[in-house]
Amino acid sequence: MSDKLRVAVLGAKGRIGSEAVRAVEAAGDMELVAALGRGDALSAVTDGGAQVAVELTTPGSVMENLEFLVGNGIHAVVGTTGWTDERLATLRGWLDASPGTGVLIAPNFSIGAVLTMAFAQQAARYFESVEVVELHHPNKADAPSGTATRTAQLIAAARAEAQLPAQPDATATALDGARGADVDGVPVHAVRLRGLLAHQEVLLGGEGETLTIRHDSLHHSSFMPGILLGARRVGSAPGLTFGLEHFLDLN
Ligand SMILES: NC(=O)c1ccc[n+]([C@@H]2O[C@H](COP(=O)([O-])OP(=O)(O)OC[C@H]3O[C@@H](n4cnc5c(N)ncnc54)[C@H](O)[C@@H]3O)[C@@H](O)[C@H]2O)c1
Ligand SMILES: O=C(O)C1=N[C@H](C(=O)O)CCC1
Repeated sequence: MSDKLRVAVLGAKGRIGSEAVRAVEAAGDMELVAALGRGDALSAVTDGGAQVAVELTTPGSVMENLEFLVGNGIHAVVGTTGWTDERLATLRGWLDASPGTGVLIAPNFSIGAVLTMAFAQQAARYFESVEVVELHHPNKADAPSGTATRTAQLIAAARAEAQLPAQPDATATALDGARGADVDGVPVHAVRLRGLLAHQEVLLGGEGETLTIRHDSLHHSSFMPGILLGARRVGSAPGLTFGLEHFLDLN
């Protein structure tokens, strides 16, 4: 058997999964041992001797896949969205029963998006107002995006730590949805537009000034370095890691 890292891709025919298949095949230190589409038996992952699985399916499939992977001691790098506190608690339970197994969940694998989240978290304490606008291709199934949800949660935590009051907003009447989704007190607006891939703006406002932090993923290739980094590192990080920033030296 070669000393290359044996990698499986789940969701291999999807938009990001097909790009991940190509990236793993092109990586000199990795061997693609399984590429699963919907309906394919998970046993292909164990039969292929995968050490790491890259999970890029749908919120409806990800839990079943992770139960199998973690139960078989296969590390997982997860980009699929739809994470709730309840789902994370279930996953932690599986990991507790499978010591040594690592799972990385990354709301976004692109370095620019990871930095956007870090910058937004850093800036949040200095501004009275903050809203998040995420813009994606119209084939996206979930809204708001996992990245925007995570960004808003990080902003809310920073505001709470700085003991900022609730945001100013005199809106007295509004059409449903006009003020976006409320994620921990941060309005999040989702745009779906043909021609786009994955984009996000964090708008911050204070007395007499605004700050806009914007990131654009223009191609699925933007996610590949993060996925490959995650695959290389996840085996040395037992338990659950949430966010690619934990595998980067952002200081
Ligand atoms: N974290 C990131 O950086 C990042 C980037 C892009 C997309 N995503 C997320 O990845 C997920 C997939 O996005 P997409 O645009 O590729 O969607 P997509 O619909 O193009 O691809 C999903 C694929 O998974 C397949 N699938 C469903 N259940 C499966 C199963 N049990 N086993 C194997 N394959 C299965 C589907 O048939 C489909 O081909 C979404 O949740 C999306 O938000 C994350
Ligand atoms: O295209 C998608 O779908 C994306 N999903 C992730 C999210 O929901 O944040 C990451 C960006 C692309």
